[in-house]
Amino acid sequence: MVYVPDTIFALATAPGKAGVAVVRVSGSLAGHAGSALFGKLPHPRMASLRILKDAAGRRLDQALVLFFPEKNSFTGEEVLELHLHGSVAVVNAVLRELSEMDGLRLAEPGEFTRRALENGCLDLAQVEGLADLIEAETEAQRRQALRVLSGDLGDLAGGWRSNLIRAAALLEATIDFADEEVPVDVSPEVLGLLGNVRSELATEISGVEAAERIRTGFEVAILGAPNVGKSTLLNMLAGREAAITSEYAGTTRDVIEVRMDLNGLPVTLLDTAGLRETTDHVEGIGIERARERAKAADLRVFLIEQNQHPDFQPLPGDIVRTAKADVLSDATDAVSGVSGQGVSDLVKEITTTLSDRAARSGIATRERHRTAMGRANDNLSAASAVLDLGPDHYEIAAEELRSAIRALDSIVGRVDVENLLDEIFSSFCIGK
Ligand SMILES: Nc1nc2c(ncn2[C@@H]2O[C@H](COP(=O)(O)OP(=O)(O)OP(=O)(O)O)[C@@H](O)[C@H]2O)c(=O)[nH]1
Ligand SMILES: [Mg+2]
Repeated sequence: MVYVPDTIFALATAPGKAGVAVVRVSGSLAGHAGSALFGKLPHPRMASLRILKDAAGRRLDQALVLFFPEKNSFTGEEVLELHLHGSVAVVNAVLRELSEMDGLRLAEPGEFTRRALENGCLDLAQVEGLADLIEAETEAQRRQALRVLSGDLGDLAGGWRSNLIRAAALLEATIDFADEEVPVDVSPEVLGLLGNVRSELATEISGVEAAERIRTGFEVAILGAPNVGKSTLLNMLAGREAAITSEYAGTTRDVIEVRMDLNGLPVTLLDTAGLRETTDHVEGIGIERARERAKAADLRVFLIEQNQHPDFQPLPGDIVRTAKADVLSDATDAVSGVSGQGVSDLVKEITTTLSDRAARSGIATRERHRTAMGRANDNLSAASAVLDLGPDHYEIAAEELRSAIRALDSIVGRVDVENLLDEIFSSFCIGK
């Protein structure tokens, strides 16, 4: 017997009041469900206005409905979309009606996307791109996620794959005809193919860190002595009173985080406890935290009192500003969280520094991609090394190439990914 998956349904839009709420139904009974709700199905992919009714013939809503036949939908299955009035009561009534139909059930989180993957409508990297696009809050995140969702990573890996398959075929041909006279030495061509793939892999591997930052956000820590004006500056940058400020030195104890969108880049600003020697136990813990978070941050902004020597060492690329620009006679390289002097210049410097780092990102976006590419790269460097030892070693080189291809295949989910699926889909919500 052929296994037929359940037909699933869920609210695809955010819950709550809205102009429109979309309920999606996917599976072999999607068309049936539509007929039961509003009679004859509309033409495929043509919007049609219908009255939805329950089994007893009572009106549920007036809705725009769309029907997508099998193979021509997001999931690859029959899909029905009901564009309802965005009311909690309407959505609940329609979901209740669907749940009472035989063979239909509420979808699990990410189940629509999972079916799209299983039916070959998306590859695994595209699924990750879709998850990132749904999470995207800034322009840089949107652009990056859309690239992955469009299949750019799959295309890149596909290109490497074809080159490696050609290289493996050349070696296999030499191995098969080992006893005969081999007219050409294939190793220069094979080495050329491997060299190209390896240099592209190296570029992509080095870009993952920047891409990860774009996905999860850059951290920028504000540091300096107590009372120098760190929290006041944070509040000015955030545009709200995120941190308590006062004339008492040692006001801030915990690390305070503010999420911001700086020119399309996701940034978490960290306000920290003022750095100084202290005998106060709690303040000491705060200072320790400040140092740890500052060390791990992508960028540090040091605020210093004029004519004072800071007792910290900025790292290359860190930003140093004199505090309280508004009360200084010479306000060069100074900033004030009270008057706003120098703030736009500071934001510009933070943005430029982080944009330069973001620009190093390639198409691969995750640690998972980096690990797979790293494994492939190791296999290719092993293959290149044994090729130099002559045709007796081509068998080993070919095996390394096959391993490299397997590693690259795992990026798009062609192999070895069953155990990954639950982890990847755990970030999805119901209706996606
Ligand atoms: N004139 C002037 N006063 C400032 C400025 N920034 C902060 N202050 C004042 O300096 C005092 C300390 O400000 P905070 O922002 O709390 O300083 P902080 O660096 O966060 O201090 P801690 O949390 O104790 O480390 C407050 O009285 C602020 O009003 C500034 O740019 N100009
Ligand atoms: Mg403070």
